Amino acid sequence: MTLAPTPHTVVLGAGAWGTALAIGAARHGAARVTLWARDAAQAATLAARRENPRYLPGQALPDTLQVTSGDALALAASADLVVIGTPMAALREWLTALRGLQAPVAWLCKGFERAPADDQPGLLGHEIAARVAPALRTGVLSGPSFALEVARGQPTALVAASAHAAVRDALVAAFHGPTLRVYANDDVAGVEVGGAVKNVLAIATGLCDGLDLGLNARAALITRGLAEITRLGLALGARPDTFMGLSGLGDLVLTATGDLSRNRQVGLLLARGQTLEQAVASLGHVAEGVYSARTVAQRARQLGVDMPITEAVVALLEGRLRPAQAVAMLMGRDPKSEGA
Ligand SMILES: NC(=O)c1ccc[n+]([C@@H]2O[C@H](COP(=O)([O-])OP(=O)(O)OC[C@H]3O[C@@H](n4cnc5c(N)ncnc54)[C@H](O)[C@@H]3O)[C@@H](O)[C@H]2O)c1
Ligand SMILES: O=P(O)(O)OC[C@H](O)CO
Repeated sequence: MTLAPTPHTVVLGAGAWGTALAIGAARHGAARVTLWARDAAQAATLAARRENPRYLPGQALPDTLQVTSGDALALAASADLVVIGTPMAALREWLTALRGLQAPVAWLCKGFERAPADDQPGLLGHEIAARVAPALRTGVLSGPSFALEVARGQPTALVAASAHAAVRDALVAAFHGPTLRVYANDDVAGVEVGGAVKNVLAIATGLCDGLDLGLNARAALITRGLAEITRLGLALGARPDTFMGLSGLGDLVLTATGDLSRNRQVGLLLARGQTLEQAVASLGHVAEGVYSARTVAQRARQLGVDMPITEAVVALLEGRLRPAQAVAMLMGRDPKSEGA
């Protein structure tokens, strides 16, 4: 089925991913696309140079892509689809601000919110939306996708997840095209858990590769990591088949093995002896796994879900374990059956 192009798509947030998807939509999806940057000077630079030199240097913005830093809420009110392209930390504030909109609203962030306290869980995007904007028709665009490759027009497949058919359709109509395939899925919890937890596991595989533990070790981490994602997802109401799809296995393989991943880079830098602060500062982009890891472990504990790799990453990030100790901890666990 071919859907008519979305008339006007607004992307809020001009980082790497918001910019890449705005480029993608302007190339072959929505009829009109506006990219909103919160910083007026950044918006002026993008509009004048027709590129985003800080976040996607060298990638040309299509002539039809409009850039602004004007009134975001007025802009969103004029849109047929609003896409929030900020880090997870800003999602709550944007969903709250947009809660009266009629148009579908989707986010690109992959993560859990930071837990406000030990006894208060950090939330996934759809859980935040249910609390702060229950009437809004929302969804999430996820799947294995490095911004640079999407901006270059390299073939990519994404997942548009929502409980609302209208939101799934709007996302497909805005972004699907010759180089971007967008599959629909109504398992929002499954898609969000995959996108959030793979970031934590990519830190683990970055560490593994940085420490030269070998390809066997990396394959073991990816596979047992997928088991962790699946256990947590099922406990949060997801469907098992989602974890074998693009937002599960697909994104885990990409992020855990691809050096364009910022989360994987954090692991590689920690293995080289950098502190977490140094590693995060040297990236210049958000690495959501750093902020989500503790929440993932906390949610898992509350649900009685065993996530030993995630627990090891949290202990490393908090400085409670050295890399060699984390390896010893994971390898020293009691034998168990693979399906348990
Ligand atoms: N970069 C990728 O390849 C990629 C791919 C898929 C998903 N994602 C996800 O998309 C999200 C954004 O990632 P990114 O790579 O674009 O990050 P980034 O670090 O490149 O850019 C983040 C952008 O968000 C803006 N921002 C921060 N707080 C804001 C706020 N309160 N209001 C408006 N704008 C705000 C920043 O100014 C910056 O422009 C993350 O959750 C990430 O996991 C990224
Ligand atoms: O660079 P990362 O680690 O945030 O990963 C980017 C995307 O989520 C990959 O799908």
